[in-house]
Amino acid sequence: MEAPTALPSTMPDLDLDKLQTIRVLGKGAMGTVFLVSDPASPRSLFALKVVDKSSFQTKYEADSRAMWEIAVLSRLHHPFLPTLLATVDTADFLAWAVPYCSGGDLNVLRHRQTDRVFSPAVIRFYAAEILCALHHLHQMGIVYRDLKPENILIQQSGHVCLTDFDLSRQLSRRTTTTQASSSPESPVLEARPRHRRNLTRIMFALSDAGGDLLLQLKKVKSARVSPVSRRKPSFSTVERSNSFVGTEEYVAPEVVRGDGHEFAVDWWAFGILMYEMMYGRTPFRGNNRKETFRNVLTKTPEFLGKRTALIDLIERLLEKDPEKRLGYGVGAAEIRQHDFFRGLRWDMLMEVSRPPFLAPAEGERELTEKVTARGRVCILEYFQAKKCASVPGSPSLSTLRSQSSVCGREEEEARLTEF
Ligand SMILES: Nc1ncnc2c1ncn2[C@@H]1O[C@H](COP(=O)(O)OP(=O)(O)OP(=O)(O)O)[C@@H](O)[C@H]1O
Repeated sequence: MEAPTALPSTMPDLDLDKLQTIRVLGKGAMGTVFLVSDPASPRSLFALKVVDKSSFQTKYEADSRAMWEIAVLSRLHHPFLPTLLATVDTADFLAWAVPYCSGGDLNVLRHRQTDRVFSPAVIRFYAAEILCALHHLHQMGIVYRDLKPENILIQQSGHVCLTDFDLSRQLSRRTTTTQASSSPESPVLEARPRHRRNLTRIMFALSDAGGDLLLQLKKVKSARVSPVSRRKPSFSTVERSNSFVGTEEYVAPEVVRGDGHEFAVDWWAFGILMYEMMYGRTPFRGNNRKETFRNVLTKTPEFLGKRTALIDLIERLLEKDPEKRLGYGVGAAEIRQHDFFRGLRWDMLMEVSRPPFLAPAEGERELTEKVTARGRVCILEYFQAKKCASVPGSPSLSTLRSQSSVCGREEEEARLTEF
């Protein structure tokens, strides 16, 4: 894939100033996602991810990361992956719209279950859909690298939708254990062999490079969602070749070892995800990152209860040697054939009209009426207020409010998240 330098030309433009913001759906390392309605268009409710360019060290950096995600999104055409609806590029912001998933994410859904676990039948349904989505990405040469329940959204229809592609990368060719070369502009993984590092060195490198950045970039809602190296990457060859990518409890052994990032890292994470859905916890979590990584490298996962096809599948996905891991050879096809999925009509997945959980119907009209009654919140004002609140010695919120219509960040957020 070529370096993304411009927005896809066929995408409709949006006017940030005219959109009605209903609430903040989530905040991540890269951007804030709003539920937004566009009074100018008929089917107007959507999720808008907004990247404030000034929150990055350079505008180029913000552009590169956001453009990468937009470029990936613009290529996706699959029922379990998001579709890019529109884009906005201003001097200060880059934003893009995708369909709104009203069912929340798989992490929240699991926490709502008795004992915080899903039944094998429910796991089968979600796992099958996620497998299809990953298969589609891999066929496009894209390794996702950020599979975790928080990134699996539930559509209004109850089907899944993967989100957050900023850690995904294009593999330049089918690689074995090491990675492919990259151009400085495009995040394509490297193929040059790398030295194995011992655990101590890895831990040193991580604590050296990761600490502050992790704190800085931590996701708001979940303590678990601290990406191992979601440093703001410059996409330079050097930086990427040392990067550990993913969320620590989901990171594959070969990534901890510094051996590379093949498609098989997604199959590892897929195994962790199924384990978490089954037991309500991940298998290698330690008291700190160092212990978690040691467990990832050395610990055999524990399986309670009688041996089932589900346990067998998870065990094969959690094979520490990527070349022996299920899915390494032929990809998703190999996983589909596992006993756990026996009898599943893959071609009929989309036709399932009663998925395990359906999101309560949120009427678009009702939502927009509510927001109109409470006064419109402008995205630009939201970010302006956020900036003011973070600058020491900046005018007080009441001064700001009297000078313009900008409100304080807390107040603004409270208004946006109230629904
Ligand atoms: N289409 C959507 N519908 C509903 N909620 C969404 C949608 N897209 C994103 N969100 C919410 O916004 C949150 C942040 O989105 P996303 O993960 O894309 O941002 P990010 O800045 O890339 O985060 P990260 O730190 O994981 O990289 C998600 O976890 C989810 O809760």
